Amino acid sequence: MSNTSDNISRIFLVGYMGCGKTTMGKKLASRLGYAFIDLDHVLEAQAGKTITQYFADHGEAAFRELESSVLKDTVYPDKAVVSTGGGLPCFFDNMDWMKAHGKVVYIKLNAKTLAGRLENNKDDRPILRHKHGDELVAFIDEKLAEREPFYSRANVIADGLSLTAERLDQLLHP
Ligand SMILES: Nc1ncnc2c1ncn2[C@@H]1O[C@H](COP(=O)(O)OP(=O)(O)O)[C@@H](O)[C@H]1O
Ligand SMILES: O=C(O)C1=C[C@@H](OP(=O)(O)O)[C@@H](O)[C@H](O)C1
Ligand SMILES: [Mg+2]
Repeated sequence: MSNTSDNISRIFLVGYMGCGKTTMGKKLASRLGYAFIDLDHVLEAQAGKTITQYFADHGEAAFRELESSVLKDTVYPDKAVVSTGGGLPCFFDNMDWMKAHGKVVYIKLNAKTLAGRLENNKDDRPILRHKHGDELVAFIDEKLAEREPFYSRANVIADGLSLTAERLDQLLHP
């Protein structure tokens, strides 16, 4: 597999939980006629258990090791949209690896909007499991600040509010 991002149409979507990586990834892949890969789903299939169960059985450190292996060991079609887990860019050399193997798009949203989407949508998001209301907003706000230095290294930064596959396509192919 070539290791330059110039001649490979491989798009990695990054951003905090709830920003729309999985949802928008499917729509963008359909619009572009690309394959769609969700690395969380690949990880769960490989582990034979949900992310929540994996956290409970092995802890977050082991999850991050497996997450990085899944990123680097997955065989990607040249034309693929890849949705990542929200923490993936923030560990090891994962962001460098993605930028060397494709284009990275950061779907950016504020904590309040993310919390609104996640309040009743915490399956497979064990990190958020016991957070609700204002506490959830505050937690996301704090984590976003920690992760912003990683996310903002993306090749493209997309405003996640009213984002469409068409807009993403325009940003990727100006
Ligand atoms: N553009 C959007 N507008 C409103 N809700 C959205 C949008 N994109 C995703 N969602 C909702 O937000 C939640 C998280 O979306 P998801 O694609 O799983 O995000 P991620 O993979 O980034 O965690 C889902 O309930 C989804 O339906
Ligand atoms: O932000 C994170 O640390 C995580 C995000 C999740 O993926 P989504 O961003 O698709 O929810 C999943 O990888 C895991 O629960 C950890
Ligand atoms: Mg997802």
